[in-house]
Amino acid sequence: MLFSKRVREAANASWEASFTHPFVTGIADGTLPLDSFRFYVLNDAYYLSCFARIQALGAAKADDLPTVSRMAAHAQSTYEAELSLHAKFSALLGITEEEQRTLRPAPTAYAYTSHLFRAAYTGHLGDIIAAILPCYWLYYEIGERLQGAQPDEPIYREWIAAYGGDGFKQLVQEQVDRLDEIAEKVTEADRERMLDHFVTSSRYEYQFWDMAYRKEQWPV
Ligand SMILES: Cc1ncc(CN)c(N)n1
Repeated sequence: MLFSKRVREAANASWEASFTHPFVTGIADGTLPLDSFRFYVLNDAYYLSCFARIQALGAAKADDLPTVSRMAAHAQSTYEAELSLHAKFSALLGITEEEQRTLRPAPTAYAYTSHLFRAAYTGHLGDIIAAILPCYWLYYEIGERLQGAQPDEPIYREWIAAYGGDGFKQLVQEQVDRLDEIAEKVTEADRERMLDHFVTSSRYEYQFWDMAYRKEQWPV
């Protein structure tokens, strides 16, 4: 069985829970309160600024120059495509640069990015790809599922269009293939650790919707 299939199956419960989370279904039918989406955009801009750094760490840890170049291109694309989308949403939602700059990330945003940094700093490129892949792949599957949804809120329509498109699909497939290639070459202990990173990131993806939906705060 391809390693990508194995990890996808291991994380299936979290993925199914994401598909039906009210944050996701609320984007599709337009019932998601805008203040939850605003909370998401603020914390996701923080998340993506960490994510681009982790992709760049993947470039630094790659064994060959073509992979260095591709991982760096992925970091660039996070900046150009996703963070610029958030810049547009921020303007529409009245999020100021000052508010973004002084944000203290919510507990889940902080924990998820810390998990990614840990995998990246302690592991090899395979650890990094395994940890970041749910971020690509889950959003693509959600984008696909939500194609055809016509929420009244234009921001939600734009969000759906961004993740269901062909450009994003190619990036996802490239990283799935990279994961499978690396998994063939490493030890079973490496594969177990990589599977664990994938499952943990999938759990955090679910929690990230929930964090935004409930506008999660630090308890003290
Ligand atoms: C938390 C999270 N996960 C994934 C994505 C899609 N790259 C995102 N923007 N934010």
